[in-house]
Amino acid sequence: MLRIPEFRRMWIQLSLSSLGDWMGLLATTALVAQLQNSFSGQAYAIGSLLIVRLMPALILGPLAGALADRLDRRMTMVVTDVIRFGLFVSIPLIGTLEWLLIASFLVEAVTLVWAPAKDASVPHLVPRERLAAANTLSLIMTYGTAPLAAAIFTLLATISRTLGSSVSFFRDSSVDLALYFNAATFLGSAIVIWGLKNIGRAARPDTGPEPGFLASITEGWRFVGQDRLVRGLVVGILGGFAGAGCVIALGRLYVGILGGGDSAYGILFGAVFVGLAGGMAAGPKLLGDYSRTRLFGVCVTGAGITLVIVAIIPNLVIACILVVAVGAFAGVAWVTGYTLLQAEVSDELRGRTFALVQSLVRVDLLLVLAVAPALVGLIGSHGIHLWGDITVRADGVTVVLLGGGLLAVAVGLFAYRQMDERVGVAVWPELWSALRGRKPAPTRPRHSGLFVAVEGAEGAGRSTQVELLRSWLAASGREVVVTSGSGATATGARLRELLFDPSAHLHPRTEALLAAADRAEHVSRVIEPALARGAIVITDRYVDSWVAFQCASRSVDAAELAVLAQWATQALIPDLTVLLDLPAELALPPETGVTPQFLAGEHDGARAHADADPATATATDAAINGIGGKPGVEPGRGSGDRSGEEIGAEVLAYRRRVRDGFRRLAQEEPARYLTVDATRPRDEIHAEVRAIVAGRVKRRAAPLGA
Ligand SMILES: Nc1ncnc2c1ncn2[C@@H]1O[C@H](COP(=O)(O)OP(=O)(O)O)[C@@H](O)[C@H]1O
Ligand SMILES: Cc1cn([C@H]2C[C@H](O)[C@@H](COP(=O)(O)OP(=O)(O)O)O2)c(=O)[nH]c1=O
Repeated sequence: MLRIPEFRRMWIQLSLSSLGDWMGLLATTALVAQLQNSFSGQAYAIGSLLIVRLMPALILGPLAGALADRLDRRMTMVVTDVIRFGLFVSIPLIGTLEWLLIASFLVEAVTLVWAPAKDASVPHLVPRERLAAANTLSLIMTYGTAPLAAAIFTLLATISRTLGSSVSFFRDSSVDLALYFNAATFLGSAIVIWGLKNIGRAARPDTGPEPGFLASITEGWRFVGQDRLVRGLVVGILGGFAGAGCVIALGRLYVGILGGGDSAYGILFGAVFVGLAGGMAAGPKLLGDYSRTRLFGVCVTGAGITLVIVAIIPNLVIACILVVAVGAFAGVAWVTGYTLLQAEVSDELRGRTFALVQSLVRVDLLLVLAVAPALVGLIGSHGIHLWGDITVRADGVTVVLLGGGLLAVAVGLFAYRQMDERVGVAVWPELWSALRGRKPAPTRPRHSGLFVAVEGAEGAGRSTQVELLRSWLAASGREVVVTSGSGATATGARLRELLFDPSAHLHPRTEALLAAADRAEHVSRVIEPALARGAIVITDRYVDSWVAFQCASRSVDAAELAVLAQWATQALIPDLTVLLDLPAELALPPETGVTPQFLAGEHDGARAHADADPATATATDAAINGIGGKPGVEPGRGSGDRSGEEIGAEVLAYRRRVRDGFRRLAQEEPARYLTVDATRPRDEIHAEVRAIVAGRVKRRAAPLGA
């Protein structure tokens, strides 16, 4: 990561700035205390300092983001760094409490403009797929420099105390030295950023004149409100911070209830940070390429669940262990969320989005820090007697922690649902295989189209339903693309010819690869471009048919085929798959229009469209041979002098396997499938399909600006 020179420079600069920031925080706090004599005066002044530092975010946050999106980012960072340098130098020079507060306010306000400019520029310096690693490094340096700053500050204090008695310059100057050091880091930062020529102004697409300043702020807000992914992220981040805020606000009280003292509190806090750092550093690596959008929701939920357990279990040791997990979940969620925001928010909106998130986070934290202890006080401490000696703790701390945990769970689930782009891919198996180092399916770019597949046996009524659905959707004015799961492209058609050529005697693996090639063409040339345009794509058969048919006839492993299919289609999964489920006895090759004789009488008229001539054994044979050229249909081929009945039985068994194959696929992902009884009247089936498709069309957020 650090081999990218531009990023390395930025990273060094960020580390220095963080170090400076922490020292500045320590120094200003110490200075405030020095400037006041009475204890309550000190407490009051420190309180004012914190408020002063939080205020700009509340008032100026959105403004700052819009500003950062309009100005040249490099110049913004350079100028704000120089201003902060000046402000920090002025604090010890002027040396009054009033100026300290004013300067702190100004520093914070300037930082507000600087931070979104910085966050928005990182994606310019680092390739997209390495953003997560970049963020992990940055965040580790941001928080990892805190103990270093504390150590340096202590060292400075010691030096000035020992030297202060002899050399007057050093008297009372640990704070000043820290402030000068801080000022110097900003100057250094300005110089480093000056050298980063690659980051410029936010890219704005050529869509006429720029909106006014206010309009650009509302544009940012609207974006966060409308975009499913960003909305999920923001809600998740706020929930996560609310949970963390609960822990910070109540940690000491919680430890007290469990009979621990200050050192236990220290350990508890340390545990959170160990988890946090571990999660940030190891989480993204450990989970390889697991879907980031999912990871975020899963981790916020996980943190919530663990927090709930911490609230309920009255044991300090277990709590300390669990709190490591809370921290780790939070750490992974934080890196992931941050990276997603950088990667998924378009360049022109990024500054505003980050600024908005930062302001919201601060408001959120402030509220929680104020409300949580108050709530605890209100609730007080009770024990609820259940029966006998069993008492349940119902003190304020437990209740509020429990509430915080539950909130995080709810918010995590919400975020997960909002952001999930992999509807239909089961959560746990994917997570599990990611943990074992398997490469998961790639996350696909988002599109505003809708992808519907219709599957089912021969003659199940797929074409009929596809056509009904097409004409209904077309009436709504949306672009509808109807396509077919095999042989839909020029190359695909040639492949299909080969696949359906009985004289080719394809090996099952060859067959699978040719089928995969056909699907790859289909997805990349037909389906993907249509979805990218926002069209509704309906395909008559998709991967399921391939898997169901090939697995029914040859000894290919369904799981292996699924991996191949996922690779070939780049994991493009339909938003909805309609499975027209027809009993094997009724599945017919419509082109031959044959009712196999051995079935006659058994299923008479259960389905009206068995409109064929009364069949004979030879016709059955012909029918089978009709499909015999199709991939996978072994039974009947080369059957020599076997009787029609034998062949029929084989065909039936084969079709049962096909049907079972379809049904198994549907059972694995019930959320994505609509399985309908294909013997029902076609209009009834259509109505059911239509209702679901209508819901999906509505749920899919309209593209921004549409
Ligand atoms: N729900 C239904 N009930 C009875 N007959 C149907 C139904 N749906 C379609 N059919 C008829 O069954 C035959 C095969 O339907 P088709 O849509 O071509 O199937 P597929 O595309 O699955 O091969 C056609 O003659 C069609 O009119
Ligand atoms: C798509 C596909 C079809 N088939 C079989 C299923 C059908 O019996 C036959 C023809 O399928 P298809 O051409 O899709 O049309 P229909 O079901 O409308 O006749 O080929 C396979 O064996 N493997 C496949 O991958």
